[in-house]
Amino acid sequence: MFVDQVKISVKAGKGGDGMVAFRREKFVPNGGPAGGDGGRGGNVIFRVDEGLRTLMDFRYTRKFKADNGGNGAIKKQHGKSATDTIIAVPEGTTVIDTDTGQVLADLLHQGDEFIAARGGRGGRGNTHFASPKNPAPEIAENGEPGQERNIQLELKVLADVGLVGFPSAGKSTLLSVVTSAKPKIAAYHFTTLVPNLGMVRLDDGRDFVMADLPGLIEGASNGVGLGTEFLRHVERTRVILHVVDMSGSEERNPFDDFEKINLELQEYDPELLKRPQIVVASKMDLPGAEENLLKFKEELAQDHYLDQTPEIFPVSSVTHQGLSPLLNKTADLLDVTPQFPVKGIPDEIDVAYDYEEEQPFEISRDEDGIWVLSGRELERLFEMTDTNHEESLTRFARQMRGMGVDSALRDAGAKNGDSVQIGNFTFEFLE
Ligand SMILES: Nc1nc2c(ncn2[C@@H]2O[C@H](COP(=O)(O)OP(=O)(O)OP(=O)(O)O)[C@@H](O)[C@H]2O)c(=O)[nH]1
Ligand SMILES: [Mg+2]
Repeated sequence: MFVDQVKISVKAGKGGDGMVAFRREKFVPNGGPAGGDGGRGGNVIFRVDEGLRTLMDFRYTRKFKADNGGNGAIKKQHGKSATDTIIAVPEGTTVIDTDTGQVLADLLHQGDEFIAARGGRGGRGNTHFASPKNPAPEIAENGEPGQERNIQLELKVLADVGLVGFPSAGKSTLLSVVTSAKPKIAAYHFTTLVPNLGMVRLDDGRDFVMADLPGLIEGASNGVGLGTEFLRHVERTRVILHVVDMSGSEERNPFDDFEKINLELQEYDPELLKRPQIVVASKMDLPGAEENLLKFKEELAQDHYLDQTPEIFPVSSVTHQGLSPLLNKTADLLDVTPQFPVKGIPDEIDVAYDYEEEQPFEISRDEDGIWVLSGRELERLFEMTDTNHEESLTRFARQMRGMGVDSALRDAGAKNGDSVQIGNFTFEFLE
């Protein structure tokens, strides 16, 4: 289960102003007051639409406004009340006031509504202010302003489809080209630390939620790397897309990658191998891919440990080759695969990582002149590193370089041989 979340702002319409006007009739020199009232400003309302599944639609529209009420007019004409702005949200959406953190509403069922911002009341026209003392008042009220609020919407989502595969197999890239999600993509391993979600929409109207999961590695089922944490996510997806990098030279054997990942899935839960699985042969635009794919097919044909032999879909996220057949087949499988019952709300919930808001790392210098690295992403990478193993440390060093730590340290003034600390681990900076 993932939390899909968006921050938006809502602004209701202002009430229309009341009017100052007087009757003007033939032969009546000083007619009484006749200014109409202003109309009510529009509300901004959230309403559940069961056709929606995620909050993806909010990624690009973040400001919602309702219209202002009409002003009052002469001859006691009242201004028009503005129509409300209705914002459709999926079932299960929680509405939170961003500034106070207060939960304002839980919108659970089709048609449930919540007024997120109330429209301003219209101002009264001068007819309301006439009195025996002042039969011709020159005053009217202005309309009240509409309410404004910063809102956070949260939705717990189950992904229908999970992308699994080795680090750097191209999972996030695939997600980014078939959905509007913007996961972080990079040429170093473990770019993805928490799942990203996207909504795939097919031309025939079918849609499904796809999750890009962090790269699996050997030993994951025993907790190595981010291990069991993301296998837990796979458990909740109905169809597994197994992304296998087909690119590269003779030494690489994509089938090995494929088997290792399946082994990890099996060790974690043998049921996982019974789940519908499709092989996504990725990076088909790169050299070596065609030959590797042929070899892969031969080896797969000889292998029988999977319940069914998975279908292979060769794709390239760069040329978009093969993407439509893959997505259509995935939707077909989902059509015939039952939804898993959600057994209670799991205690741990991952919050989708907002890369735009979060710096991957920060550098500071303590009083002893030691450079201190911090930041959630870097710390999580470090958690996966076994500092007693050179190979693991080398990998971490490579990942840090990929993140730009080296150049950032240099820019900050670090010199060859300076001490750098992350967590309680200290190492030497080498240019
Ligand atoms: N030429 C080519 N490169 C690709 C393709 N798909 C992904 N890549 C590259 O492969 C690298 C890794 O891609 P990601 O999508 O970040 O891989 P990932 O599987 O999400 O990796 P982790 O999150 O680390 O597990 C990036 O440099 C991508 O640009 C493809 O179809 N063709
Ligand atoms: Mg990734």
